[in-house]
Amino acid sequence: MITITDVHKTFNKGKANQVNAVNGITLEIKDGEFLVIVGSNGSGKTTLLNLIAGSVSPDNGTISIDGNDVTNMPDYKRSRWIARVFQNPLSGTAPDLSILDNFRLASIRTKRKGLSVGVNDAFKKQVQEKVAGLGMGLQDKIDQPMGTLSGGQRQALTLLMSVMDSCKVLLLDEPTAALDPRSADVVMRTADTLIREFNLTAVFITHNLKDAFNYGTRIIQMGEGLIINDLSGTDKASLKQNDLFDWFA
Ligand SMILES: Nc1ncnc2c1ncn2[C@@H]1O[C@H](COP(=O)(O)OP(=O)(O)OP(=O)(O)O)[C@@H](O)[C@H]1O
Repeated sequence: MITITDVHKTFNKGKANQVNAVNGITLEIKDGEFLVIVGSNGSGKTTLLNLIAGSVSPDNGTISIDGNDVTNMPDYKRSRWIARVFQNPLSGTAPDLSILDNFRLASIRTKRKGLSVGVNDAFKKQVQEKVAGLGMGLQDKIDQPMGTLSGGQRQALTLLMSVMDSCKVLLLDEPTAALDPRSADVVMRTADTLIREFNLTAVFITHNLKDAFNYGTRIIQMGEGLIINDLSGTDKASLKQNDLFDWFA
């Protein structure tokens, strides 16, 4: 469970360009919840994600993960719980290394779920099996440099690498924004499957209202650094796509 209590974040405090990006947010994200965040530009979505990840520290308030107070814990220490996928498919993988070597690198970084660290044929076979599960035919290309793959293929592999470690929380910051509709669809379906398979707690920022409607167990809308709508369970399930458009009217 992620517990955020009365968190504030102001940038450029006391200067002419002061911005109150997060304005006193209290939010509990339950284990296994798939939270979608929508909101207009500058409403504080990425700042909230950065506060959870630890790449930004709050001015006030507290943040805890699984009962551990992480408010002042740097991001690299939180990475034992948290994996993150960014908008840019080039983030998160090494372009000159093969798919297999990228998995090796990731497996050294953390202890993998379902994969033993290795340089042998058994490791290669395990990676091929996992990659085959994506249904993109990439299992035959695992010796190919990552940089030769399409953005969608890289994002799907980045997702797979992120969730195979010991993380419990997956942060997705517009992971499909740079992809064509078909690749975006594959990446979102992959994310959804992996979140269920590994029972992850996921936070997904998107401007795509179709994805916000189709995915997740809970949806919040942010406005001016606050949560202005919050629907979960049957309320989220009975939400119509047009209702979501109305949130932005
Ligand atoms: N490091 C920073 N320094 C100064 N201002 C910042 C910083 N990060 C964010 N901001 C400002 O805080 C406000 C919230 O930004 P944030 O990126 O969280 O919004 P967002 O909802 O994710 O927007 P978008 O949908 O455009 O990505 C914006 O006005 C932004 O300019």
